[in-house]
Amino acid sequence: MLKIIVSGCNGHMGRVVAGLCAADPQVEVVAGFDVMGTGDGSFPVYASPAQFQGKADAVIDFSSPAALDGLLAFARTTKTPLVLATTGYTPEQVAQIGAAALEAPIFRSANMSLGINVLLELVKKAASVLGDSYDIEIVERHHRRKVDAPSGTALMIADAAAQSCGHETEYVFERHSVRQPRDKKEIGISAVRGGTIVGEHEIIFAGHDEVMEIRHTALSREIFAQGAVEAAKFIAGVTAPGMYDMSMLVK
Ligand SMILES: NC(=O)c1ccc[n+]([C@@H]2O[C@H](COP(=O)([O-])OP(=O)(O)OC[C@H]3O[C@@H](n4cnc5c(N)ncnc54)[C@H](O)[C@@H]3O)[C@@H](O)[C@H]2O)c1
Ligand SMILES: O=C(O)C1=N[C@H](C(=O)O)CCC1
Repeated sequence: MLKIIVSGCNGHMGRVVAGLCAADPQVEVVAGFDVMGTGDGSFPVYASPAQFQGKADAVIDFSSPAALDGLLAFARTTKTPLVLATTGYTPEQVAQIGAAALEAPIFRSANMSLGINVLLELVKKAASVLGDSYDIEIVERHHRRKVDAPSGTALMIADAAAQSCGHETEYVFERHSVRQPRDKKEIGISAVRGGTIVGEHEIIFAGHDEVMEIRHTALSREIFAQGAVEAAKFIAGVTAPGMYDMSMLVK
């Protein structure tokens, strides 16, 4: 039985992850980390990782960038593998994650769904063929509670397009203050927030007299939670420190 800690256990994603684990005979949630609330009593909840004295095979984190320091310290001292699904990290935090991965296994993805990780490969292919003459724009839509913008997934998609389009790129997040035609090197990224939208990502390749779109729609949070549990099963079996991601699970 795999012993899992759910970080952000009282949030929207944390509760879905805990529910999936409860229904999975291979997995047991031994603790939760959360700064708010105590949970439903099915496992103990700690306000910070430093308070947890037990052992676990992996931590699944859907919380906030504010939780990162405590999680990285926990991974470094206990060598417990982390699955980081939280988005909105600063570039400095991303560097800290890389440094911690020299001492413990860390799995990180801004989107744990199977579909988005297949979509990334489609975007790379499309950008390599069309990227020279077609304009690339990304539109993402999420629920009104989401605090980071653009989504981590939109940035991941932009990175995939940038690495494959064969020319220098510049990400453009707003056009309001710009009064000039679009430059070839731009990748536009637009964020929409409203209601209870779970998550939508649309990549537009706009060329002369032709538009191609690739779209992914998340219809529930279970697709992310399921991917995170699969990632935890994978990383729990890894002893070597390093960075791991969904490309290792999507073959
Ligand atoms: N990678 C993916 O596939 C994926 C999918 C969905 C959401 N997310 C990301 O997961 C994160 C959480 O999303 P959500 O919708 O569940 O948010 P949420 O606000 O519903 O839940 C976050 C939880 O984390 C807790 N928390 C906040 N700061 C904390 C800290 N310092 N230490 C411990 N717990 C803390 C909150 O109390 C809350 O219970 C966001 O960054 C979101 O973008 C990633
Ligand atoms: O609900 C969220 O918040 C989501 N965040 C991730 C992101 O920022 O890309 C993945 C989709 C859902």
